[in-house]
Amino acid sequence: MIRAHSVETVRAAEAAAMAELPEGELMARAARGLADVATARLTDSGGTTVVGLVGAGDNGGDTLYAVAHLAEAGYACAVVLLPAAGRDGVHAGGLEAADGAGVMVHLVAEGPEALAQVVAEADLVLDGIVGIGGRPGLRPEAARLVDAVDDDAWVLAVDLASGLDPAGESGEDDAVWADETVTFGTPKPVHLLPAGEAATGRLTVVDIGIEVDEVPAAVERLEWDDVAALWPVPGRGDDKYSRGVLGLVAGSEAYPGAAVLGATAAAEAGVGMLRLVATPTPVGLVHQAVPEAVVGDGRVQAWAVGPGLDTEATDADAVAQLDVARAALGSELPVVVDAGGLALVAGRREAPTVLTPHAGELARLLTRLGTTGGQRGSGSASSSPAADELPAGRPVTADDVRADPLGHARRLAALTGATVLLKGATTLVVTEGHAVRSQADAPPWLATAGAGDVLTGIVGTLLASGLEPHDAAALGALVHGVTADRVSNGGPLRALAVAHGIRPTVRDLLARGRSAPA
Ligand SMILES: NC(=O)C1=CN([C@@H]2O[C@H](COP(=O)(O)OP(=O)(O)OC[C@H]3O[C@@H](n4cnc5c(N)ncnc54)[C@H](O)[C@@H]3O)[C@@H](O)[C@H]2O)[C@@H](O)CC1
Ligand SMILES: [K+]
Repeated sequence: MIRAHSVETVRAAEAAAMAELPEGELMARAARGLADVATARLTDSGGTTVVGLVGAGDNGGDTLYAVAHLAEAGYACAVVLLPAAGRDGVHAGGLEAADGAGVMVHLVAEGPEALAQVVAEADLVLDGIVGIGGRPGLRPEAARLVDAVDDDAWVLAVDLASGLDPAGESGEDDAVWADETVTFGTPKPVHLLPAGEAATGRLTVVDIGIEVDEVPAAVERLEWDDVAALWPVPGRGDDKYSRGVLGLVAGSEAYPGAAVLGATAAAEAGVGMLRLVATPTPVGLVHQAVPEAVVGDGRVQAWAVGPGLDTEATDADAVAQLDVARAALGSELPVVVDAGGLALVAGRREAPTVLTPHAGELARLLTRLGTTGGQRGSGSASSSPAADELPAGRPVTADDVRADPLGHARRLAALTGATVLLKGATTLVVTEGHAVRSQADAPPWLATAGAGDVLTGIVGTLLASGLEPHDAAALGALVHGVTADRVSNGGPLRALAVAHGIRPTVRDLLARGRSAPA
């Protein structure tokens, strides 16, 4: 599992380590690690020139020392000191090291055009403008330099891409877009959350000897090697009932195919037994596609409610199906609720619950449950309201959610007591009292009709086997994403193919776990 720690945790761990170490040792380790990564990238690309963008804080200090190492190794190195105070405005020891190594030192006073030329010549740019002490956004002089970076240069962010919110809570348009981020000791939330992940690029963690293993993480991400420990594997004493019976309330005359996708996914994920509650057309289709499924209400260990459910339908079959859906939501059994089922969510449920909205569904649900949006922003991510600013009495929009996905997911989790799995390029799993889980396993090709029905089948299977909602949601998102990646193999995919890919994916992930060292 990848674990990211809050800025406060990192600062405390750094302070504890510093108390035991000679002065400057942590920064020396950070700079050495940074220079090693930079050297490896320059070796790969054949690059020879390095420019460091240096801000006022210790992030700039790391950068100055690292550039000094690179100059000593023979690379042509320059730094641009961004503070208005020039040489007096940056880390003194770092500047001394850079001077001693023969690094060219430029000041903002030289003017934007001359500096843009310096930056444009770099094969590798070290972004040391701000780190965990930074406020979101870039100042104009920094933004101009960042714009001047050559498209082919490798942009290496020091600790985090400058301009991002270190906590990853608020999105920011004006930030460095890094090819790679070298962070120290432990990842920070911004590296794993939607607000910062894209601008972070590849994430490399350098060990500087700070201890955070015992401290709760702020954000977690399940990795392939975590699957074996979590996935329900039957034992010799198990039967189909003890492994978990899933009740799937899905499909309608309007959307019959969703039931096939959900049922196929559950069968492929290895559900002990599947009961389908649907109207005649989806029942007929599921009989063909998933002969293992049993039709009709009955005893189950968990429910999956909603794929292709038509809550507007009024014929007798649909009304009977909706009655079962409502009874499932009113029961004390675990439920995963998706798509049409979300319209039936009335508020808090005490039993284990996973809600799986996308941005639009989350917005509608929050609006219906009484949450309102803030002032409409000007359209840019950074000007949209945060989830806890709720004055204006207008509906929450999908754009509000996209501007602050974590805040809105947290709000729904607080209102319902449920685990909220918010779908997106990065899927968030939010449960009160737990570290946020963030999964980014899927290729963009998975943004296709029916993909959500497949996810519901997987998560339902995991709930029926007894997994906690937080684990079921994150593990389901991981397996869904990894399966999609394999099925896509760089090209288009269809949801049914993803459903059919679950079995070999789970088998291979379990085999990985068996061969991984304990
Ligand atoms: N504390 C430690 O033990 C270690 C810290 N390290 C480095 O130190 C960094 C944190 O250093 P600092 O606390 O000095 O903070 P930063 O270097 O992140 O930045 C703070 C400085 O930048 C200014 N600033 C804030 N937002 C700005 C913005 N948007 N535009 C321009 N200037 C802005 C502030 O006024 C302040 O002077 C880490 O990210 C890491 O790179 C490493 O050396 C490892 C050890
Ligand atoms: K930085």
